Amino acid sequence: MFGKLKEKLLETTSKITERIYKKGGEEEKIEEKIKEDKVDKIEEKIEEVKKSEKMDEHKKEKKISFFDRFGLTRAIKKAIKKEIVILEDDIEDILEELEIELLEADVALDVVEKLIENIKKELVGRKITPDDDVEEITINAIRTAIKNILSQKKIDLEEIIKANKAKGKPTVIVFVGINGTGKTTTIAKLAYKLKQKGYSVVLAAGDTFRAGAIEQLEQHAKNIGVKVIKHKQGADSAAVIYDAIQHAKARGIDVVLADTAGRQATNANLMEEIKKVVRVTKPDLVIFVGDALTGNDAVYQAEEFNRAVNIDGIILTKVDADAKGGAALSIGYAIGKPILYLGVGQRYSDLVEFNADWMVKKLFGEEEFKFSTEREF
Ligand SMILES: Nc1nc2c(ncn2[C@@H]2O[C@H](COP(=O)(O)OP(=O)(O)OP(=O)(O)O)[C@@H](O)[C@H]2O)c(=O)[nH]1
Repeated sequence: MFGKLKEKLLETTSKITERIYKKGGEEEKIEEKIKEDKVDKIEEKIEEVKKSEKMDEHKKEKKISFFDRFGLTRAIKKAIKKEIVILEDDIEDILEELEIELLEADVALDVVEKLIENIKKELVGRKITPDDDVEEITINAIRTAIKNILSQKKIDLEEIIKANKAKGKPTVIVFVGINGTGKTTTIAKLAYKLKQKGYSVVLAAGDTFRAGAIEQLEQHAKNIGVKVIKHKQGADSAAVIYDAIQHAKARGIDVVLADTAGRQATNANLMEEIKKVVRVTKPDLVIFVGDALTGNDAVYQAEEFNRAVNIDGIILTKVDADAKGGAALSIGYAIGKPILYLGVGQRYSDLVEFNADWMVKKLFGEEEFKFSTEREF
């Protein structure tokens, strides 16, 4: 996941670290630490020795220093000899390289520029002393820069559902996006997740355009055990979704998940139709479904759909197959809306909640993500 992005960010971290060592004069220091699991035992023994009357002070000191040595780890840590201040010139060439590599990893240009600006803000003018851990400083600077890009105002879907439930209203979510991004599949995955959390769900077969879309949604609904409200192919999409909402109200169903036909953001008529669907159905959320494999195209489409119907949130699909990672880093920042979930495979359970910390941990290799190649649909 995010392979190329991860590789380039970690490369940049080590290049900047090496540059700082070079500027500050590199030396090796022995760093002694008490092993975590030995701290309590040593402290107990030291207390015993301090309390014992029989032993003279000199022997007590020797005994205590023995215990100190007992649990020590010695690590050879690199450090700089003299205090330095990082200047823009020190890292300019490294950041220029990173800029090109991020663009190659499908990161949108304005996101690349913002990220470089963030890294400079974190590092340029930063004083580093011989006691500092240079690598830690560099990694934290880049992590903070990334996290800033990923932090959009979060949507708490369950909070919205519970608030509507309290008012006896269903929560209506309309899914939009271009053809083949995974809207229908993602609706099924979200229905599966919400059902697992104990919510009742009904699907609206609002993709009345593509041949087979209604049947595809019906098959998913059958697999998951939820109902679908449908009309004939070619029927008015807004009418189908409207009927699904009435059905949910009549039966006290918690959530309506509405599919719509995939459409090119450049097709003015189809964009007018989706505007009408949103105007008529007044959904609580309009969710853009983008395909991570399409990189910058997904960002462009999200911008166009956002202009047309004001997207509330994003679900990015096929992240399991995305070797680059640029779309996941760019899409939320590009339209200022949060990514709610990532599609990470072809099982109903392959929909993971997204947040900035989650992605930063993946990018810096602190957590590996296990994909499944199983298929349920
Ligand atoms: N590997 C992988 N495949 C996915 C994921 N999400 C969807 N797909 C696949 O992408 C293909 C298209 O998914 P659909 O849900 O049919 O796409 P759609 O957006 O409904 O297509 P239209 O109805 O034409 O708009 C299917 O083969 C899905 O199995 C994902 O997270 N990972």
